[in-house]
Amino acid sequence: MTRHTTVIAQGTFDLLHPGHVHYLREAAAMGEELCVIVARKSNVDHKDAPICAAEQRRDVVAALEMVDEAILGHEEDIFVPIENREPDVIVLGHDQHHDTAAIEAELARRGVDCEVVRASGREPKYDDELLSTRLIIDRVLERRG
Ligand SMILES: Cc1cc2nc3c(=O)[nH]c(=O)nc-3n(C[C@H](O)[C@H](O)[C@H](O)COP(=O)(O)O)c2cc1C
Ligand SMILES: Nc1ncnc2c1ncn2[C@@H]1O[C@H](COP(=O)(O)OP(=O)(O)OP(=O)(O)O)[C@@H](O)[C@H]1O
Repeated sequence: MTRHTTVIAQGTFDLLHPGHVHYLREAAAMGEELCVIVARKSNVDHKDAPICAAEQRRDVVAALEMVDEAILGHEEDIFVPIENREPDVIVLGHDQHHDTAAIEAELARRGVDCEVVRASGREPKYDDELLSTRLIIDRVLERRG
C-alpha cells in the first residue's frame, strides 16, 4: 500500500502575498498532501491582530492550487490538530518564532512521529514587491489613511 505523506504548514495568512505562495509551494513539494492550519486570532499574540476573520483567511488559503485542505487552528492547544492528523512533516516559516527543537520535543512527548523543518524565505523579485502583510497594511495606511 502506498504511504501518503502529509505535510502541515501553518500561519496567520491575513492579506495574502507572494511570500505566502512561496512558503506553501515549498511545503507542498515536501509531500503528497498539504494541510494548512490557519491561526486563530487568540493565538496571534506576537503582532497586531489580523484584519480578516479566521474563516475568511481559511477560505482564501483553501482556494490556492497547492493546498489540499485548510483548517482553522485550535483555540487553546496548537498541538491538537497535529495529533488528529498525524502528519509526516511540519514546515515552519522562515521567520516564525517557533523553535524547531521545542516543537519536536512536545511532539515526541505526545507520541507523534513527525519531522519539523524550516522553509526558506522569498526575497523580492521585482521592484516594490510587498512580501509581508505588515508592509501591505503600512502601504494602505500611507496611501489611503
Ligand atoms: C506546529 C504548529 C501548529 C499550530 N497550530 C495552531 C493551531 O491549532 N491554532 C492556532 O491558532 N495556531 C496554531 N499555530 C500557531 C500559528 O499558526 C502561528 O504560528 C502564529 O500564531 C502566527 O504566526 P505567523 O506570524 O507566522 O503567521 C501553530 C503553530 C505551529 C508551529
Ligand atoms: N516573504 C516570505 N517568504 C517566505 N515565507 C513567508 C514570507 N512571508 C511570510 N511567509 C510565511 O508565511 C506564513 C504565514 O505568515 P504570516 O501570515 O505571518 O505573514 P507575514 O506577511 O509574515 O505577516 P506579518 O507581516 O504581519 O508578520 C509563515 O510561515 C511565514 O514565515
